[in-house]
Amino acid sequence: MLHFSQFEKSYSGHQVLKIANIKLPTGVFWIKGSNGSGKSTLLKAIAGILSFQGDIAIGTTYLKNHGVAYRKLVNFAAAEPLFPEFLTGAEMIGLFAKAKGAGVDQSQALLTEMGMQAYVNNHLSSYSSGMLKKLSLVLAFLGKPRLILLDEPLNALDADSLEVLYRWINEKHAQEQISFLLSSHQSLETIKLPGLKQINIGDKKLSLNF
Ligand SMILES: Nc1ncnc2c1ncn2[C@@H]1O[C@H](COP(=O)(O)OP(=O)(O)OP(=O)(O)O)[C@@H](O)[C@H]1O
Repeated sequence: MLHFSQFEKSYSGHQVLKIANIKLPTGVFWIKGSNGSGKSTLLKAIAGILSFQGDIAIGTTYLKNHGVAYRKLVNFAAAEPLFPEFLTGAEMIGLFAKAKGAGVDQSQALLTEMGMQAYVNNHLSSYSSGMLKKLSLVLAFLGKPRLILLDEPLNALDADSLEVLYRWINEKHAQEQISFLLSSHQSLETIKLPGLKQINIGDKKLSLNF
């Protein structure tokens, strides 16, 4: 599903990650690693929002050669999402839905299930960190991606929203074979994510524990 080919990422000449050649199968993966090990860097590179050396492919679609097609296959939710404060939640969802080819029905279902109806038309300047997190998760599920990247998805989420998130991941994976990479410091509830596979980041490398 995801292929790293001679992948290397450095900041100002300081190498953070080096992945020579790894192919990940379809699945739900938990990326574990200590602070500063490179989890966010890895997810941002896969999302196509960070430069790097080498290449990454989803299936046979390579990021460097087919950037537009590749980015349609991958959705990303940042650990601490930042959005333009003058827009409303509904406007953000509308923008992303258009870019990702999502219908009104899908947008409406996602924001309803995430319990955002009461404030979706308010400006983002008024959103709490949990409300912003919920919006970022709704955006990450829009369209028909093959891969969804969620950086610290549990941060700031209340218990009810967490249940919704676990259900969405399980349903999307089972029904549409969408793969997930989740980075989390907190323990993911493996009982609620059956089949969760672990990937460790350390020493600039990935080790697959499955
Ligand atoms: N923009 C940047 N400029 C320079 N160095 C950076 C930058 N972003 C990250 N780094 C460095 O890259 C390394 C990996 O950082 P990254 O944020 O990917 O780690 P992380 O595993 O997500 O950390 P955490 O668990 O603390 O969120 C760290 O050493 C960090 O200092």
